Amino acid sequence: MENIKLDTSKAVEFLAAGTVKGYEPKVKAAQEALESGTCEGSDFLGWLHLPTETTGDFLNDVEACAELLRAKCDTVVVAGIGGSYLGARAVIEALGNSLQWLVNDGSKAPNVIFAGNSISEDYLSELTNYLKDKKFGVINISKSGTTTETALTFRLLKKQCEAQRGKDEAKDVIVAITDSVKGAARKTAEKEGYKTFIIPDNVGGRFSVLTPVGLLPIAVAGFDIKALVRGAQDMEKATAVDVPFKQNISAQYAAIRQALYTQAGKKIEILADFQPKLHFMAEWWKQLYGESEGKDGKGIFPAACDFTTDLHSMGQWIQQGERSIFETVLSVEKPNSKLLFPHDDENLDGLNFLEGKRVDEVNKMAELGTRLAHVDGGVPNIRVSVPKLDEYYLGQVIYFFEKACGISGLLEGVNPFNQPGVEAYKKNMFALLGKPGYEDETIAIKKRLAKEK
Ligand SMILES: O=P(O)(O)OC[C@H]1O[C@](O)(CO)[C@@H](O)[C@@H]1O
Repeated sequence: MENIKLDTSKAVEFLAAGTVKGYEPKVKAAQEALESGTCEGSDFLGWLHLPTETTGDFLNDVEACAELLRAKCDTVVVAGIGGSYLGARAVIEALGNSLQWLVNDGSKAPNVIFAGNSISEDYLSELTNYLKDKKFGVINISKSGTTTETALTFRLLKKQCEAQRGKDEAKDVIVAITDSVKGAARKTAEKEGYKTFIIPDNVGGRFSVLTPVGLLPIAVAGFDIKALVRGAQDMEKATAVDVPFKQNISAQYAAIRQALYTQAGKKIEILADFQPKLHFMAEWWKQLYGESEGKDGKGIFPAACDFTTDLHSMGQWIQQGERSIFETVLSVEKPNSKLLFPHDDENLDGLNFLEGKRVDEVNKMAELGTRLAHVDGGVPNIRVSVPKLDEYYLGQVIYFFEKACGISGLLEGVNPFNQPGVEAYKKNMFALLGKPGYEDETIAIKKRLAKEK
């Protein structure tokens, strides 16, 4: 099997000769610190060897649970937010039929719906209404068990599932994925007798897609989690500490993005895809890099665009706006389907010259044309090329980005594995809502708002 590839040739030209090579010793030190657990955030390094530590028995257990949900449900709602949902959604959307909602082919696969990732009354009302005549199950994913968005959604869905299917049947179609001991989600699961899976203590949310957090929903949607893990295992080996810098794509990617940030003033990285199916892969990537690197007043801002769609909205800015950006293109070499550009007798749009060409060939020329135009416009371009969209290569992509993220965060000089800043909005929200235990904060925030009036 070949591996995904990294092409940095159109980015190094924006840096002085030898700059990336100059990162080699720092990258090596970062990799060794990850391996030996001597870096900051070393309590959260469980993801590092997770692929090769994952056993066949464990995957069989996840698959058995998925089979049960597939047999008993026409719809499965995955409740989770941030790292507790983005990885699963990224893989399911990348591999699934884009119009799955509308497909009614009697296939066994239940529709997988994502919820618990907002506090929208309209969304939750629409969801609960939609589920009224569905035989639905729930995968409740929350490491802490107290995340407001997810807990609220789970309360609603648990009640509705029990009301529609009866408590006994509901307990067979509700699964909890949470931490091993603490937290409300585990207590509820134990009390109600739900099947549970553990999110290891040493794996943070944004690094958890290869734990049951991602694996169970992906298996429920009908995809091959063993191939996904195999891809990640191969990438774990391909990016190991003893793989030379020049051949180690995670090390190279980490080095070049830090070089562009610190030495070429490129403060924003746009992850661009040319496949709408990869939209959520980019969302997953945004959390991975944003939460890992955006702290201590530093960090590349991770943005994402779906091309060519966004070339017709953001293309102008990228081509001629402030020159503070670089682009990483996630490019898929071969499509899974075949469709030709059709002939039209009248040819009013003047596009008959494309007749008979694969649609993907046109897309590839759009990609190449965009690359050249953006480089000419002063936007360094990195290309990650993926042979095709399947479980195996997505497993590679996931681990490649995770490993590079760990290295890159350490190069930046931050703890890549915490996210203290996320608490600020929660603290204000709880103070405003008068949560018990937040009495002092409630008084302070009310005084502040009164002054601001
Ligand atoms: O799984 P939990 O505890 O509900 O947390 C969900 C998400 O919230 C965060 O803790 C903070 O936003 C993320 O890191 C995590 O992925």
